[in-house]
Amino acid sequence: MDQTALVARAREAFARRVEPALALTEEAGRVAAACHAMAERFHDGGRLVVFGSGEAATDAQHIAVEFVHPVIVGKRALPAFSLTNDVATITGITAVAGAEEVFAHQLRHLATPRDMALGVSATGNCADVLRALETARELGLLTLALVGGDGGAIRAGGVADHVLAARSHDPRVVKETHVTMYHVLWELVHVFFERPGVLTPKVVT
Ligand SMILES: O=C(CO)[C@@H](O)[C@H](O)[C@H](O)[C@H](O)COP(=O)(O)O
Repeated sequence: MDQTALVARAREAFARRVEPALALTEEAGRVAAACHAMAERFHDGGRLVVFGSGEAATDAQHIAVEFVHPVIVGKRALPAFSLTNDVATITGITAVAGAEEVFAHQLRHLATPRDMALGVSATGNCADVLRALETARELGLLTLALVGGDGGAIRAGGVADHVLAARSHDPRVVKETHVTMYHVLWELVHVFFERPGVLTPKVVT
């Protein structure tokens, strides 16, 4: 492939990402509603529990660090952790209870009803994420999902209070769009805390 064709290919690859990025503005209302619900849970001492498999496991860790150790200096740290960090726990659960239980089991033993459960699945069909959201709902957590395409079984099953979808079926484009979504989620949650008199996190002792 000559240089010209390569450049054309690169242009086409970038252009394929424009529409999903623009479509994000249509998710603004859902994102704002999710942020208000999250801010209320943080206000009441809730923590953000994040999970996903494969590449989405890295998104779960990225989201957790954004909240608990903000990249923007001076922004308040908010309690968040990922269920994808502890290999001993993950392999132990998987070996005995099966992969589908890997996040649900941790939620049952690490989360409280005040918390929020955020599952990341590019296809919307990741079985361990779906199972975890079902469990989180049973436990009374606020449930949120970052998905792609038509939202798969996660959207169809109605297991999440807030479903934020990237408008693409290409998992790479979905994941790129998710990064933008969760950075905006973080930004708007902080808006609720920075406006005087709106919400100030209660420190639960
Ligand atoms: O992460 C990768 C490849 O790096 C995927 O193969 C990933 O493991 C699988 O898609 C998992 O089933 C995750 O599901 P989803 O997030 O794609 O819905």
